[in-house]
Amino acid sequence: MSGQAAPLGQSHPPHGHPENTTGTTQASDKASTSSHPPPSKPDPTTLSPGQHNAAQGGLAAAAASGPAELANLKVTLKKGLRQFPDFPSPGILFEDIMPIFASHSLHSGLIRALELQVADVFDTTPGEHSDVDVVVGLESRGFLFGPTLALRLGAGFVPVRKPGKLPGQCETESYKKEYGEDKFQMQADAIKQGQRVVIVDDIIATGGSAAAAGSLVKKLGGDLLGYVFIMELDFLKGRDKLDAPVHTLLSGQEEGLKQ
Ligand SMILES: O=P(O)(O)OC[C@H]1O[C@H](OP(=O)(O)OP(=O)(O)O)[C@H](O)[C@@H]1O
Ligand SMILES: Nc1ncnc2[nH]cnc12
Repeated sequence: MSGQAAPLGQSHPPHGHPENTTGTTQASDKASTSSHPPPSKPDPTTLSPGQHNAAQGGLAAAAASGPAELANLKVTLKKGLRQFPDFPSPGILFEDIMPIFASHSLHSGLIRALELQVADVFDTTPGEHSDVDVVVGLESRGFLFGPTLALRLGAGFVPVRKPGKLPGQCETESYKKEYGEDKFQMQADAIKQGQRVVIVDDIIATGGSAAAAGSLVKKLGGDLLGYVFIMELDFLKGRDKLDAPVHTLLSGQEEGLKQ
């Protein structure tokens, strides 16, 4: 995707900020981005000691916490997101996940939350080899955390890429997304018959990208266990396009931008 990030002063405040309901740019935003909260607001990039230890992974932490730990992490991660109105085109309220990756503690909290979510919904034990054989990540934001999650699960990682990037024989699917059309490809031998696959991406909007990836996985003979997203834009009902279970850490945007 093209385009550049707006300067800090033009960014929309993070989720959880009191000004986040207006959809307008506020002068105070500069002091209230997730990396520079005002003194009165807790820094969402700083996890509590318990969260931080658990975010490093490991069975002891998981046994001590589980659902409560996941719930806490979700609250913290949501505050790390920023919104940009009319990006990349008018009418789109863009959810920016990059502050999560810019912060060591939020990044590690994200991986921990995904690990707990997968363990919960696919009935495995965090920190142990999971029932997932392959994590499939969608270009490009699914590449930011898919490989790390695959390592945590004891699974392989396979990319779904935009056309012309992968060598050898490929399968191709066209799709429509919230702001345009595109094609996805996977290498034809990337998944072995019957391998258990979880598809991951940052956001499900219309569901077009995820549906295309699901079709590719099935064409290759994979057993699609389900999808895991960081965030779901509920009002677009993208999950209705998917024919495998859908799990999301966060949801938002009950409505899009009002034009
Ligand atoms: O549910 P949908 O309407 O299909 O939209 C969701 C997709 O859109 C974004 O990717 P984008 O194609 O913008 O590519 P990028 O990750 O390379 O920025 C996002 O990362 C998802 O992959
Ligand atoms: N509103 C949105 N914000 C961020 N990524 C997206 N991909 C599709 N729609 C999006």
